[in-house]
Amino acid sequence: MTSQLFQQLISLPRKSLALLAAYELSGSLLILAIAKDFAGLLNHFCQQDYSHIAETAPVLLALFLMLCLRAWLSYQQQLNLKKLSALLREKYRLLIHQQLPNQPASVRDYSLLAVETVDALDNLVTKFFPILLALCLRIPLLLTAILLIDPITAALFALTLPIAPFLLYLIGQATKKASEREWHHLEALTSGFHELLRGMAMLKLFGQENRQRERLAALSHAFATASLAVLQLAFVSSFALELITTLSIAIIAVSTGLRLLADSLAFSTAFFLLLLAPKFYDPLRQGGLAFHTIMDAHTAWQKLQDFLGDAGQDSPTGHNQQLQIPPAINLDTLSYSYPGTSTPVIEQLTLTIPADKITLLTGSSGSGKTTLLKLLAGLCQPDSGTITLNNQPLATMAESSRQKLIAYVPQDPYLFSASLRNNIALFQPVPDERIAQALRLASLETWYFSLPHGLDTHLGAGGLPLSEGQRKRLGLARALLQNRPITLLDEPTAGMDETLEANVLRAITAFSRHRTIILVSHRPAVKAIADTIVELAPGGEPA
Ligand SMILES: Nc1ncnc2c1ncn2[C@@H]1O[C@H](COP(=O)(O)OP(=O)(O)OP(=O)(O)O)[C@@H](O)[C@H]1O
Repeated sequence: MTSQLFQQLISLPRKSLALLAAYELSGSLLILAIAKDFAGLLNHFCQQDYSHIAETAPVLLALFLMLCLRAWLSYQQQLNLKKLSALLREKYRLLIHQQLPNQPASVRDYSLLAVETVDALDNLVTKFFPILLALCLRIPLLLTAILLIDPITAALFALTLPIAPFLLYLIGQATKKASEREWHHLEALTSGFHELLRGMAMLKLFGQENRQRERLAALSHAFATASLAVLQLAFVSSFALELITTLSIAIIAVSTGLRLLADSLAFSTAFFLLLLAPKFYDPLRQGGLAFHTIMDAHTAWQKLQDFLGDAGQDSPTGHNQQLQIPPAINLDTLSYSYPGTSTPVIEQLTLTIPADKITLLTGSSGSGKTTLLKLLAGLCQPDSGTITLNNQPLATMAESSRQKLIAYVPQDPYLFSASLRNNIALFQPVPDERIAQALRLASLETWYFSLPHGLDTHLGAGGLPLSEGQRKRLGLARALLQNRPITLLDEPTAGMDETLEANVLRAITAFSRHRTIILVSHRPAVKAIADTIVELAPGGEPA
């Protein structure tokens, strides 16, 4: 486990951590008290001293109460661990959420990370943490008590103790790779299943669904094989740990037995030591049992660290007070490649987009127009070069300032499973008249009037389906309502007939007054409204 992971665990709320440590310490003291009480009781019976049997009643009662208290402490500890686990997972989900616009990962990658990977962290808190506490608190406490009672047995405990962690370390080296392989196959399986679901209608149409089924079966088999390899290692690790701890307990038992026979150890002391032995090795045994789940959780944690990268760093907090509105946009030797690819989509692009004008980005398919819009919207970060609004670098601008400045409408605007009102206003409280006006400007008025539930009409999953052109105009209505000084529109009129396109372009032209508008399109009608035309060549350079 890396020191970073320990730091993460220690950074959990101090009060809960202190409570957990207190539960563990009290539990360990109770183990000592119960063992002492029980050894004394048995000593009493073994010496066949039945004359004062009534005297044992309070001892039995104390034993019963201590057992109850230990059960309660253990319950409280579990409860606290569950709360801490929920907190840690919530924190990671929040970090993933914050990273959403900055990482060009697919929805599928995000869902796997946000669900399975984050949930795997549960084992770090609920399984690894109590073992860690027991190793740090219980074992030293029991060892000190044993040392005070019988130094020879304490030496035996101390000598046998390092064997198990060393063994775990060796097994851990093998388990780490197997666990990583398992995660890799799980990712491939999730991705294959996602693809199958998305393309099922198309595959059925061409009668190819069986081929995909075979592919999925192969992925599933690979995942099962990888899981089996992890389970085999898990079996080996728990078997090895059981063996080591059982042998260690046997050594302690034989040693105390022999010394008991030689009369060099009192019966009650020997019995007390024997009662403590399984409790002493218990954290190691638990470590062996939970080893593969902990390694699995560790791999998940590393995956999250890789994904989040420097998400923990402070985000830019600059502001745009001196910014002239609407600003001109300057791109200086801008380069960008998608992660995992070597060819830059945008390479050394230097360009000025004038303020208060409509600029059209055009160029062959794949020349990087959409990518450039995403860079301007701050959805991707350039590999090198700068984007400045007047003279203020976009990269140093606080996210809230950037949000107030820029609106972006992608080629296929996303529909939320929500009312038409919330889909346009993006869940902000906006008067219905303004929403209706945005719908009118985006040429959706006739459609909107035909809806029996008006702005309350449910859209998105399970709601009213929209055509591609309607979705585009809905995206435009959103941008008109958001009313930002810089508005980026990707193919706003694709697939529309001439009349509809003319209406939409009229609305965009009216909206462009005192705004910097950047459009991506191949359509001649869009070219006609543009003040500046920039043609991108493959590699993102102006042609
Ligand atoms: N998420 C991604 N990961 C890797 N490569 C990508 C990704 N998105 C786009 N690309 C690649 O980047 C290049 C530019 O894509 P982009 O969508 O920016 O082009 P475009 O000019 O907008 O194309 P079109 O006119 O067809 O929409 C393409 O070669 C594409 O394959």
